[in-house]
Amino acid sequence: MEELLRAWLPRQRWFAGKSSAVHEARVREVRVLREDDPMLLHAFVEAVTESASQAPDCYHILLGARRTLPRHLDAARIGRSDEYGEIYDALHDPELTQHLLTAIHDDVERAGVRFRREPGAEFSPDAPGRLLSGEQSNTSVVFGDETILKIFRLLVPGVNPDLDVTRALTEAGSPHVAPLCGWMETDIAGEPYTLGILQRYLRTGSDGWSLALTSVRDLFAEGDLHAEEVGGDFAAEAERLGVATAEVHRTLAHVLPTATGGAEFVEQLTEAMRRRLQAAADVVPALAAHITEIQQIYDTFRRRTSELHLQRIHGDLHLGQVMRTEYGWVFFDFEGEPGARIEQRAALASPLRDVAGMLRSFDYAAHYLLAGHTVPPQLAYRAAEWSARNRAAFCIGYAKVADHDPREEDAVLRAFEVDKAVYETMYEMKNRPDWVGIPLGALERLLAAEHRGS
Ligand SMILES: Nc1ncnc2c1ncn2[C@@H]1O[C@H](COP(=O)(O)OP(=O)(O)O)[C@@H](O)[C@H]1O
Ligand SMILES: O=P(O)(O)O[C@H]1O[C@H](CO)[C@@H](O[C@H]2O[C@H](CO)[C@@H](O)[C@H](O)[C@H]2O)[C@H](O)[C@H]1O
Repeated sequence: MEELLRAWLPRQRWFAGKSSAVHEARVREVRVLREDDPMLLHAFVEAVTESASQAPDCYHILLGARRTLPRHLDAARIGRSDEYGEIYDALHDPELTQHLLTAIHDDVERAGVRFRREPGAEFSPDAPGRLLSGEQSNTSVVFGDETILKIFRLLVPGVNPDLDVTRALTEAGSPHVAPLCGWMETDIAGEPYTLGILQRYLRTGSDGWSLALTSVRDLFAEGDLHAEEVGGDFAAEAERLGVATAEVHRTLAHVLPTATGGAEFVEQLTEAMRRRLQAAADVVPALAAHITEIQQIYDTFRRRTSELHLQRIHGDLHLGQVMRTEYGWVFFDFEGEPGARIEQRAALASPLRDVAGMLRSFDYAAHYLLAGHTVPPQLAYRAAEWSARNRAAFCIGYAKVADHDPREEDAVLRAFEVDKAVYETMYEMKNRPDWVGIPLGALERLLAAEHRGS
């Protein structure tokens, strides 16, 4: 089975090691969640890549096993194992995903995996499941347009903040979260792991990334019009998103702990950003040319910042994490940056980190359609205009709820945006190497803006 998984893992969208070859897939444990044919297995697999200095990443894989594979599961096939027969990705098999939903509904424990239902959550245990396809770091299955189960792939020990924060917002009655319905968890070598979460499915929502791209496309199609003149202008939505972001921050500050980070915190944060830059430069050689300038931005942040308000935040906020429904903007995926340790992701942080993430995302959307092409100056200008307009609208919306406009804290915001773009270069290199030019281009623009003093 290990040989089969070694070949299969790197082909998965959620596999975070695409920039290095997988030497070995070590199955740390397999548990049988269902014994009949089709079998359902829970596997915890370590991927040993060529960078031997790093601890191997651990992945959570739900495997189906059958004596023979029906045609409709061909695309999910992993291969033939001596021990289990035909093995395949169980999340493609409605018969097996149904089993997971029923287990959560019935609040049972199987082979050490605890399936839990959120108190009071009502949903149908036998709604049919369908796999979502998309640019995801995890894998989601939608059940009858009623609930959505996200299976976490890259596992780190600890309670996943997506569960904690979604629960806190659900219990606070926030309109900006899809209510929590249940979760799956286990213990491995004495450490707790969150394996998946079940939430209400927002059937009528559209995700922010697609909406933003539609608006950018619209602008590009109208070469002579300005962003505010085209029908697909996004600024009113960007402003509402700013309002909603500030409301989520306000609720989180109300129901979960807050703190103030002083000089020592600022110093540690600067150090952490420097370390991240170094780690990224090891993976993304093109960063080397910018290291000195980036460090100067971090130094300015350290010198100018005496303290920061700290609280629980989203941790990896971008347009792909928000959805526009008829009732307003809803946020999901509170798990922070995938791959980071749980303590880091659940740590109190400045809400300006989320603001920076969203500002980066407007810039990502503006430049995504142009990536990899020779760009005529007219389109480059339009992209910059769309980005600036929506970034400003977002901050205006945020300021309506918070007692300050995030742009007033320019040294903090600049440093957080640069740090996010550095993270993105590393994320793209590992996950979507063809996209790495997008955050690299953004860094060049951010550094050029710093030179111009804007
Ligand atoms: N509650 C929900 N209702 C409807 N769609 C959802 C819901 N939660 C997530 N999605 C969709 O699934 C996609 C991936 O969700 P996300 O939580 O960001 O997963 P990942 O961690 O894998 O990136 C989102 O972009 C959104 O389109
Ligand atoms: O999987 P997650 O949604 O938790 O986040 C990771 O993947 C994101 C991509 O899906 C990545 O976001 C980057 O690309 C987005 C467009 O696909 C863009 O909107 C974001 O601004 C950009 O950061 C995210 O960084 C990563 O953690």
